[in-house]
Amino acid sequence: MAEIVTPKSKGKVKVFDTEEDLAVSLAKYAADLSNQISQERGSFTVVLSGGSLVKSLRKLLEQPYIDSVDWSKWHVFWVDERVVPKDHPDSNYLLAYNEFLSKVPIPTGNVYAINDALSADGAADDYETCLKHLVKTKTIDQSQISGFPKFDLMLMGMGPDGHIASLFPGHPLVQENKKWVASINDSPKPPPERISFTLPVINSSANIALVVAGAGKATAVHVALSDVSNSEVLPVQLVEPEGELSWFLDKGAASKL
Ligand SMILES: O=C1O[C@H](COP(=O)(O)O)[C@@H](O)[C@H](O)[C@H]1O
Repeated sequence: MAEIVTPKSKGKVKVFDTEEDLAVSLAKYAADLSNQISQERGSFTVVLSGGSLVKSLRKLLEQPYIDSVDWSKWHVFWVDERVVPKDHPDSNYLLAYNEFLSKVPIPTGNVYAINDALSADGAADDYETCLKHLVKTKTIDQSQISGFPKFDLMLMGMGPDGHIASLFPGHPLVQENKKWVASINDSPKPPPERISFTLPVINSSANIALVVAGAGKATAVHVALSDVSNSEVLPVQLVEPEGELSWFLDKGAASKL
């Protein structure tokens, strides 16, 4: 593993020889935060993306973590979700359930999937209402700086175009700065109807891990982590959390650094 030195705002960058090594380190990182924060706060709020990130969590399902992590403290959310039924192959919930959630003893009441009976607008409003309730009851922390919810850990992937969550390059949703959760009906990546946490919510996080593997994402990684000026700012370049940003890259993703 190599660490790349970047300006502080760009976060800590770890580069692994293989995605397997990346997954091992990611599990330790998440388990350490879980132990520390669960003890401090009595709960641990974790936000997942969809896509390739979910597979990279597989080492948490093995020893020592499967037994050492206090899964009862986990509260799980989605940084974005496709507006499809929960049993649809495009559902980020279904992916996480099949690959991860069905294999760990997180109480079902602590898993906050979107209401799949609603339209995209309705589902975004409903999810935001749910978050507001959980901030009120102090399950989710609140940023003293921004007033937005402050999640303990966001585990996020990035698309080859530099999108994060369902915030796509050049899309007006990237500019949304009032809503906590917003809908999108014209996602350039299918399916078109989705909901997404907004950038201020993402950036209020205590910890963000950006998990990126594969040479197909090397250009966006290069743009995000170097000082090249590009005409269009990629959503991933706007990730600057209140807390810590950590990049987990494999060699392919880091090949243009
Ligand atoms: O559509 C989405 O894509 C991104 C990136 O996915 P990946 O498979 O290229 O890692 C994902 O982070 C997001 O949650 C998802 O809805």
